[in-house]
Amino acid sequence: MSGRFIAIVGPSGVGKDSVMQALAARDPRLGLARRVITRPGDAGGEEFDGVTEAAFEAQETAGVFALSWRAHGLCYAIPATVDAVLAAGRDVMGNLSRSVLIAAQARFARIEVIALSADHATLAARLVRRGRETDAEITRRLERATFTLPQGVKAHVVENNGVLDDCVAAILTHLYPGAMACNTGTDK
Ligand SMILES: Nc1ncnc2c1ncn2[C@@H]1O[C@H](COP(=O)(O)OP(=O)(O)OP(=O)(O)O)[C@@H](O)[C@H]1O
Ligand SMILES: O=P(O)(O)OC[C@H]1O[C@H](OP(=O)(O)O)[C@H](O)[C@@H]1O
Repeated sequence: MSGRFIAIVGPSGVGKDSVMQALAARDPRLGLARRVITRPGDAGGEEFDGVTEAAFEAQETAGVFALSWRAHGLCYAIPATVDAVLAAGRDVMGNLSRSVLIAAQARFARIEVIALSADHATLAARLVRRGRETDAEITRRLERATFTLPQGVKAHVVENNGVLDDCVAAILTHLYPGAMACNTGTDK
C-alpha cells in the first residue's frame, strides 16, 4: 500500500515546522517533504530550497511540483519527488497552506490532515520571539490566524499551546493507533 501524505496545517506560529521536525526525529516511519519557497535561502527556520520567482514559475509550468500555492507574498511548493517516497509505502509530512487542502486531497491517494491550534496570544508571542518577520508582517500573519479550513476537509485537530512533546505524542497516537511509536530520541 502507498504511504500517506501527512498535511500539517495551522496558523503562522502554531508550530508546524517545530512539530514536523520533532516527529521526524522521533519516528523513522515519517519522512519530511522539503519545500521550494521564493524566500532567501538563509532566512532560517525549516530547511527549504530557496528560488527566485522566475525559477519557481518555470518549475511550476514544467510540472515538477505536486502542489503549489501563494501566501504571505511568497510562492511555496511541495516537489513531486514525494510521489516516489509515497509509492515505496513511506509516510511523508508536509507543511501546507490551509487554502491548498482541497487540491491536496485530490492530488494524493492517501492523505491525513493534522490541524494544529494555539491561542492568539501564544501565536503572537512565538512569532515575535522567532523574529523572522517584521512587526508589520507578523501583524498580517496574525490576521490570517482565523482562516477556516475549506469545507469538505476532514482534519484531526491537535493543540500546541503547551509542551511540544505532548503535541508530538498526540499526533503519533493518531497516526499509528495501537502501535508503539518508534522513539529514536530521548524524552525530555
Ligand atoms: N510547543 C511549543 N512551545 C514553545 N515554543 C514553541 C512550541 N511550538 C513551537 N514553538 C516556537 O514557536 C515559533 C514558531 O514555530 P514554528 O516556526 O514551528 O511555527 P510554524 O507554524 O511553522 O510557523 P510559520 O507558518 O510562520 O512558518 C518557533 O520559534 C518555535 O520554536
Ligand atoms: O495561512 P495558511 O494559508 O494556512 O498558511 C500559509 C502559509 O504560511 C506558512 O508559511 P511559512 O512557513 O510561514 O512561510 C505555511 O507554511 C503556509 O505555506
